[in-house]
Amino acid sequence: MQDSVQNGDEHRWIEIVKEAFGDYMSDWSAEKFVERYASSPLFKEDGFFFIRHKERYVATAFAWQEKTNSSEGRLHWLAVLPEYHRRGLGRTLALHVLYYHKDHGKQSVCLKTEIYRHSAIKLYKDIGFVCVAKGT
Ligand SMILES: CC(=O)SCCNC(=O)CCNC(=O)[C@H](O)C(C)(C)COP(=O)(O)OP(=O)(O)OC[C@H]1O[C@@H](n2cnc3c(N)ncnc32)[C@H](O)[C@@H]1OP(=O)(O)O
Repeated sequence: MQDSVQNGDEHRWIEIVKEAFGDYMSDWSAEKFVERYASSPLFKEDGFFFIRHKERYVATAFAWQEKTNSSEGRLHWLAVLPEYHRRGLGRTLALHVLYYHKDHGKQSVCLKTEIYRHSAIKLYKDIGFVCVAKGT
């Protein structure tokens, strides 16, 4: 597992999420990722995770927070390449982000997802997340 932003990580990220999320990511690019996240002071390089299999980057997630020094962390953009599903990579990354937040003093961790993401919701409930609201 690699846990720091290095040259080209934005391209590795976009390749994984575009394949994992499909059409949902059609208006995303590596540049948008940098603009929206990686260039923000809220983005923590050591909370940006990939799983690599041999030379291939196959899964990613990162720890986020909505505002500086928030007591609540966020699990953001968990994605695993389809051919690597059901091998425990998603669970491993999700837990890694939870421990990251714990180690950095967060009192709680939230995430947002869409109601139709049944696999993700099952995973999140399995590791202790509770559904608190439904929205758009
Ligand atoms: C905050 C956010 O990022 S929300 C968006 C989450 N990401 C996505 O929806 C992108 C597309 N999907 C994916 O990338 C993957 O399917 C993920 C990330 C949701 C799951 O990744 P995987 O590596 O396949 O999950 P992993 O193998 O760790 O499975 C963990 C548990 O999740 C649940 N799960 C995962 N996939 C499925 C599935 N297809 N059907 C039912 N349950 C599933 C199971 O409870 C599973 O445990 P089990 O294998 O012991 O039954």
